[in-house]
Amino acid sequence: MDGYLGIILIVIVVALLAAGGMFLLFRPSQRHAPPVAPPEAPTIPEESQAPATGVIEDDTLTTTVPPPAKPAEPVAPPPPAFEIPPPSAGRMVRLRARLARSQSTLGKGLLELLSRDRLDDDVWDEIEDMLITADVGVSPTRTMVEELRTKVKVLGSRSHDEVRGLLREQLLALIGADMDRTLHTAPHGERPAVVLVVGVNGTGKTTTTGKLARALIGDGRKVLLGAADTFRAAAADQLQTWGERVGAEVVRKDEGADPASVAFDAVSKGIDDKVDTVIVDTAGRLHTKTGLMDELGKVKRVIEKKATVDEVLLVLDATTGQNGMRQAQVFAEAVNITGIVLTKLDGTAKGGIVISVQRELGVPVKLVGLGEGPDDLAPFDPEVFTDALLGD
Ligand SMILES: Nc1nc2c(ncn2[C@@H]2O[C@H](COP(=O)(O)OP(=O)(O)OP(=O)(O)O)[C@@H](O)[C@H]2O)c(=O)[nH]1
Repeated sequence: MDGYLGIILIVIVVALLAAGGMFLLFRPSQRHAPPVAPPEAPTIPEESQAPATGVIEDDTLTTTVPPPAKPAEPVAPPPPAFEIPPPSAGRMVRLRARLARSQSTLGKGLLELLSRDRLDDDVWDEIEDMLITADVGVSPTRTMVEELRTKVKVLGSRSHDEVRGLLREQLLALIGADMDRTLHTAPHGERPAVVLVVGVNGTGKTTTTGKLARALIGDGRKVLLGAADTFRAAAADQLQTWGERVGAEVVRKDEGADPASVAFDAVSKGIDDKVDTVIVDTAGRLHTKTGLMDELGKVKRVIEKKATVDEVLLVLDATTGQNGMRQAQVFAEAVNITGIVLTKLDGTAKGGIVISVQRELGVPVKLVGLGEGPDDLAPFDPEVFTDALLGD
């Protein structure tokens, strides 16, 4: 037994001595290692030298701050939740070039004819034809030609500026420079303003509802949209997309639901959510006049249980000419229209429709559509319109 213990002890001692020798032989030499320069502190731009967690900012300390493993990647600011549309003021001035492109043929043609040395009956007939072709309408055209004939006689000489001034004055009188074109969209105390958008499908009704919501939000309003065009599910989808882009909530129901119930729910929610303006997009099926009257009448009556309908905007496609005018009349008989939105003025030279539609319906053009872009809807400005017609 003692012999075994002795052997074990000897083995342990030998093992310890061997391990110690190995350590002395192979330990890393400290003395001869080249000096390691302390890592340079990274240069931090002054404005970003704010104390950060784990960094000691004290001149008296010589603590070496280890360099950051990797310079922080600049973090892009998160994208805004919604688009911020520009305000509606001055839009028509911004869109003037587009208006001039589509409309100035009429103005230039009239200026050329009126500047001729001899103004005989043939020239006056040409002027009349030109105005009728531009959809000014027969009766307004006659009035204008009569006025021009009288004024030209009084003028005697006809310089370019004089003729232009005369034409501008006549056009402005027909367009109605002093008509009230205010768009009533401001809330009444606790209750939102309600705008009903009506018109035949395809005229740009849903697009106009979306563009108007954008413009109002750009002006600082809180807007809610009612997708009462339940005839076509795509119309509600289209409206929802507009709403999502600018942060306007959309009240909608399944395809085929009662438009009046959508309008009612939209206005109720508008009141609960304290929005400023509720815009209701309606279906514009021209089935029968009585059918249309019943549908729009019901939508309006139901809204009026909760709020006042401030505007009934009729959307009219400027490219449809006399056909569009007939449709407009059917709508005017079905519901009390307070303003006209003339869309697609960028796609026709027949801007004279502004004059004829106002005459026929006795309602002012309040907004014009000048393109498919989201901000291509502008409050109608008679002076800008006339100047675009006449060119510079
Ligand atoms: N060039 C031009 N296109 C326009 C204008 N306004 C609307 N549009 C286009 O006209 C087409 C019809 O517009 P919508 O808003 O879908 O017409 P709608 O009357 O609501 O018709 P439904 O959706 O069928 O109810 C779309 O392609 C629009 O982009 C405009 O001012 N200028």
